[in-house]
Amino acid sequence: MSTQKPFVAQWGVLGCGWISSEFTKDVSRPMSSRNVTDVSHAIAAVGSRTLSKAEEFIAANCPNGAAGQQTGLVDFKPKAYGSYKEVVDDPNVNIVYVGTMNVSHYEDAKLALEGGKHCLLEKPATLNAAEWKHLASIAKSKSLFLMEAVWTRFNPTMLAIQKAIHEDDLIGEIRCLYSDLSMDGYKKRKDTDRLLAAELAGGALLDIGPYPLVWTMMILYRHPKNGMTPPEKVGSTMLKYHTGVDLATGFTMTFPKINAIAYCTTNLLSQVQKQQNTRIVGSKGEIHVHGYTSRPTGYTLKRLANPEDEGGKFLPDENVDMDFDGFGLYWEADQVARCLKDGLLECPTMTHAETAMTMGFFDKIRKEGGYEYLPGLEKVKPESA
Ligand SMILES: NC(=O)C1=CN([C@@H]2O[C@H](COP(=O)(O)OP(=O)(O)OC[C@H]3O[C@@H](n4cnc5c(N)ncnc54)[C@H](OP(=O)(O)O)[C@@H]3O)[C@@H](O)[C@H]2O)C=CC1
Ligand SMILES: O=C1OC[C@@H](O)[C@H](O)[C@H]1O
Repeated sequence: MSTQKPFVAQWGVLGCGWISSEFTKDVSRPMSSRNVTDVSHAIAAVGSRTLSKAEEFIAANCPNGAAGQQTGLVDFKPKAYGSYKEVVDDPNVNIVYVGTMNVSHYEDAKLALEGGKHCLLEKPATLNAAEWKHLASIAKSKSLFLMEAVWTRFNPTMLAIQKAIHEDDLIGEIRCLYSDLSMDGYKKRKDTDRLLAAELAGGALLDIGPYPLVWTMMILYRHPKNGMTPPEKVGSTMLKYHTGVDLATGFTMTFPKINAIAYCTTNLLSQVQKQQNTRIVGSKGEIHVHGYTSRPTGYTLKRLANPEDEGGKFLPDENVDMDFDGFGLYWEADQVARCLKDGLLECPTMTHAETAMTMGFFDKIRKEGGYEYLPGLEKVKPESA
């Protein structure tokens, strides 16, 4: 066992909403809960537009700091601020977590980078590909780390399924991927809610569309035989809400190099479906993912008895349970800490180029569906404008 002290990521959190609280609670869990010894975490500062909200956030989510503070790896306590700028300026902060609304991701990440801090930016990274590319260029010019927080990429079930398909060939040649993440905002939330409001760049595509897309990217785009060749065709259909955002969007992506297709769906019209929203079909069988598409907790492997038969029968199901405690953002946070420890400016499995590509898909899908942002929301003009 290594006797080297773990590297500590010293986080500054921007925005005291729901996901920031899950992130903070997750990095406050003991590192031993997931057998991690090389890195740890500290919450150095928390910022809200209201100071009392930041103080309450710390009291509720990290009164004793995160894992690295609880074990004495660093000796500062989390500090509350009534502005985001003060978080960025705090000398104990070396990386900023942006957990604010879609519409302010670009500006908040820019604030962090221009203040000389590394940055982990919640999904959807930005409103368009051009905004993202600008952030990436700032990060590059200042030798700072920047990553879009698509946490599902780092989930162990995702990685186990990727290995089962890409390395162990458990379902043979990949054929199709069906992936849905939907929820029930419609008629349950007000039009001013962040999911439905045009002013906040709401809608299913930007909010939960990144999850069907991440399965497509991880399983098809990153399939070794596809060799990271972008999808040849991206097609879509969108149902708009009266506020101007999308209530439902379906998109498909073709990968001719491996003769595979992804069918992705997302909407705000469904009751949340907890089971088997993602299904991957191969020539020798299928994998059905357990849990939310965003938060997979295991899978069922269904092998075909005789893959040569048309309409063949499946052998008995093989279930793999990988359920876990907490929300599950800690694997992503650990990976980011490792990147910082190793001096990397991009995460090899969540690169700037891949975020630029996926933001570009969303630009195209919004254009096809007629989802236009309200004037002034986009801080960098879209490339097609
Ligand atoms: N990775 C994941 O699983 C998840 C990611 N997300 C992403 O995180 C982001 C935030 O979502 P969520 O935490 O659910 O949202 P919340 O509404 O709970 O929190 C968002 C925070 O953004 C800040 N904020 C900044 N500007 C505004 C503004 N103009 N209006 C309202 N709030 C503002 C507020 O912080 P303050 O008042 O403290 O300044 C607010 O608390 C979204 O971009 C979403 O896509 C969301 C949920 C899950
Ligand atoms: O990223 C997310 O995942 C969970 C959803 O409830 C939330 O709206 C979304 O932002």
